[in-house]
Amino acid sequence: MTSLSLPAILAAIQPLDRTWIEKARQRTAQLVMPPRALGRLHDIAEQCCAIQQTLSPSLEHKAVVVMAGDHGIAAEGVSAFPQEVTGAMVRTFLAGGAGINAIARHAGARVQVVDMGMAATLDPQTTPGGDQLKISKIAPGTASFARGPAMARTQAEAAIMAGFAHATDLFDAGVQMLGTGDMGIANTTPSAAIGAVLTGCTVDQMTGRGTGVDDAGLARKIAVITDGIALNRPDPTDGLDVLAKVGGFEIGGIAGLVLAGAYHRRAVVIDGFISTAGALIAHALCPTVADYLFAGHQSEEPGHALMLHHLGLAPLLSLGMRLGEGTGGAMAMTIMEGAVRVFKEVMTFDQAGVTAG
Ligand SMILES: Cc1cc2ncn([C@H]3O[C@H](COP(=O)(O)O)[C@@H](O)[C@H]3O)c2cc1C
Ligand SMILES: O=C(O)c1cccnc1
Repeated sequence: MTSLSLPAILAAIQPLDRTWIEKARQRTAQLVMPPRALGRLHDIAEQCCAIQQTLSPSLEHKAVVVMAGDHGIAAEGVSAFPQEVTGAMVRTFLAGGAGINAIARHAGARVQVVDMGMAATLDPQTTPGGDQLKISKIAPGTASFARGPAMARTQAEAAIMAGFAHATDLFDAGVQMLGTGDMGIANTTPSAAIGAVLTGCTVDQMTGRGTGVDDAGLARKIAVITDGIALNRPDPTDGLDVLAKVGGFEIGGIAGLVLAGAYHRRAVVIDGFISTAGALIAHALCPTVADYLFAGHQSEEPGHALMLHHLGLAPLLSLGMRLGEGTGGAMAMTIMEGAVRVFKEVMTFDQAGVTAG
């Protein structure tokens, strides 16, 4: 665990040194191809040069952290699935059989799962695959924000600090690129609440069907979020207040992963709607985190585009995905790694003996 305080972390985060972008652009200009012919792949590689402060960046060592938590708000009938699915899916992640496991294997990323506050309790010692399960259980699920704050402010801070510590351990172990993932039945509801509060968009614009609620379920979800915001009055200038009042433990954990990427100068690839809600909390605490972030994909959840716009991020992929778990971020890691390989491996005009234009 880290001895740093959250204010110390926020104060230490530095924006990218733009001189590295300039140096990297000079190298890109020498690659044996028409100017910037690989489009955004060049931008990605140059941003990675600036993040790692080198013209030889590496994204070979990759990990996805799937943050898991349950939600009191699930009792309001805002999800198409029951709460037990959270724990059952965490077992599936550990067994290697979920969507994220297949995509992470394809991307060459390890998958770590953190119990940030599930209703169920899994013992790492006795659960198959439990060596990849970490326990930072803040509480066995949040309180319902239909009745009061989802959690105490101290719990919100503890969730962020736990995420920061897990990411720090992975970076210390050599991870060069971190993907964020989530599991928690009903978590598109707090994510939409966070999105509405922090982007200023309406709850109607921000709220989608999640796992697939019907029209009545969607109307109920919008009403629950609208009433929950009116009851709790989260302060949009205070990311911790927003997380505490309408957030979730796994969303706080994701915010901690995002802060850790910026603090340790490592690329973080966020996934869909829930991961981006976590990034919004981190961004509210420290807008500079956006320099270190990559948006893995554009989720089908309609509010996701509004969240990404607020963060100033353009998604790498748009594949009609709406799963979460870190799947879109893990798939995008393959693009990121390819971009860096182009930067390092393509010959210059001089080396190839090709006449420059
Ligand atoms: C089997 C299954 C696997 C999942 N993996 C991710 N989610 C995703 O769906 C949930 C959010 O949607 P909502 O707010 O509608 O409950 C989260 O757990 C998210 O990670 C899943 C959901 C299910 C049912
Ligand atoms: O975009 C996501 O991450 C998402 C969308 C719906 C349900 N679960 C996750």
